[in-house]
Amino acid sequence: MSLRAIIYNQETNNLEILDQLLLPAATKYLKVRGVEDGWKVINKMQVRGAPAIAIVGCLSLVVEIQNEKFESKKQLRQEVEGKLNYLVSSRPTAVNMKSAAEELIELANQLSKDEAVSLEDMKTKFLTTIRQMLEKDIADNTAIGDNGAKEILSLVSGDSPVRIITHCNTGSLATAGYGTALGVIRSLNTMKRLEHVYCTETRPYNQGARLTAYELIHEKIPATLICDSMVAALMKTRNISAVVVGADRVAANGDTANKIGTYQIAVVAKYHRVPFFVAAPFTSIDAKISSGEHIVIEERPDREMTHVGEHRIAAKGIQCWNPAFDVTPASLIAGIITEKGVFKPEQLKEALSTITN
Ligand SMILES: CSC[C@@H](O)[C@@H](O)C(=O)COP(=O)(O)O
Repeated sequence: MSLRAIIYNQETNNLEILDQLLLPAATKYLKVRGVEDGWKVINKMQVRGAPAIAIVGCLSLVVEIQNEKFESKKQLRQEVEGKLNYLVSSRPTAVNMKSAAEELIELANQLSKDEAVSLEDMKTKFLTTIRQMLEKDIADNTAIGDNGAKEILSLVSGDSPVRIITHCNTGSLATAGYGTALGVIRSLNTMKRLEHVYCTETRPYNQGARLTAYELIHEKIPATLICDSMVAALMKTRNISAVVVGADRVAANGDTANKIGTYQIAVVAKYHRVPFFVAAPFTSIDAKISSGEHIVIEERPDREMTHVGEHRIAAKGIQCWNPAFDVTPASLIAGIITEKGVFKPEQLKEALSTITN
C-alpha cells in the first residue's frame, strides 16, 4: 500500500496528517482539529507539496464547521470566506490553496444568493465539494502518471527502459496519493520500463533524501540518491532519458515555480539535451498570471539552512538567503504533463481556454 499523508474520516470528522518533519526517522500522525491547526501544519511544513497543502487546508475547514451551528447562510458564507483567506496566507508560492479558496468562496456566494437553497443544503453542498477533493486528486495523479509515462516512452526507441531524474518530493506524501512527477515514475515502473530513478537530496530541506527516497524504498522502485550538485555530472556520465519534476505554480505561458534547484536542473538538462518535464494537475496552473515574474517566492527561515534537525552545520554568524522555490522559464520545458494531456508551454493558454472540467 502506498504511504498516506492525509487521513480523513467523514463519519468521525477526524483529520490526521503524517508529520513530514519527523520522516524518515518516525512515522507519527498529527490530529488537525480545525483551521488554526491547518494553518500551522502547512506553515511549519508538517504537511507540504502543493496539492496536499490545498487538501489539508480545505479539510481543516470541514473539521471546523461540520458541527458548528450557523444562524444564516450569510453567516456561513462570511465565516468560510474569512477562514479560507486565512488559510491562503499560510504559504504564498503554491497556487493550489489559493485556487481552491477562490472556487469555494465563489460556490458559497452562489449558494448563499440562491433562494431555493436552504442553510442546511448550502452547508452540505459546501462540505461535500471539499471532501471530493481527496478522490479527485488521486484520480488526476493516476492520469498524470499514465500520460507522462506514455510521453517519455514515445521519445525512446523500441522497448528500452528509461532512466529518470527527479527533484524534491512529489509522491503520495505531497498529494492525496500516487503523486505527480513520482506518479509518472510509478507508472513507468508498473509498465516495467523504468530502469532507474535518481532523486536529488533537495537542499536545504532535504525532501528528496528524507521523503522521496523513503517513498521509493517503500515502493521498491530502483533508485539512487544524489546531491543537488551532482546533476550535471550524472547527465554527462549516465544516459538520462528525461527529468520529471512537480510544480507549485505554472503561469499561463508555462513558466513554472517549483522547489529551489529546479531551475538549475532545467538549465543543465538543456545543455545535455535531456528533455525536462513538469508534471502537475490543472489545479497547479494559474491562468490569471501571464508569466513567472508574477509568482511570489516564499523565503524561509535561515535555520533550515544552518541546521539539520537540531544539529548546526553552518558557521555561526553567517548570513543566509533561503528562497524555497525558483521559476523555470517555459523555454526550458519540453512538456507539461497534466491529467488532461501533455502540453508544450506554448499550447497551455489554448488548453486552458478549451478544456474545462
Ligand atoms: C506534487 S508536489 C509539487 C511541488 O509542490 C513540490 O515539488 C515542491 O516544490 C514542494 O515544496 P515544499 O516546500 O516541500 O512544499
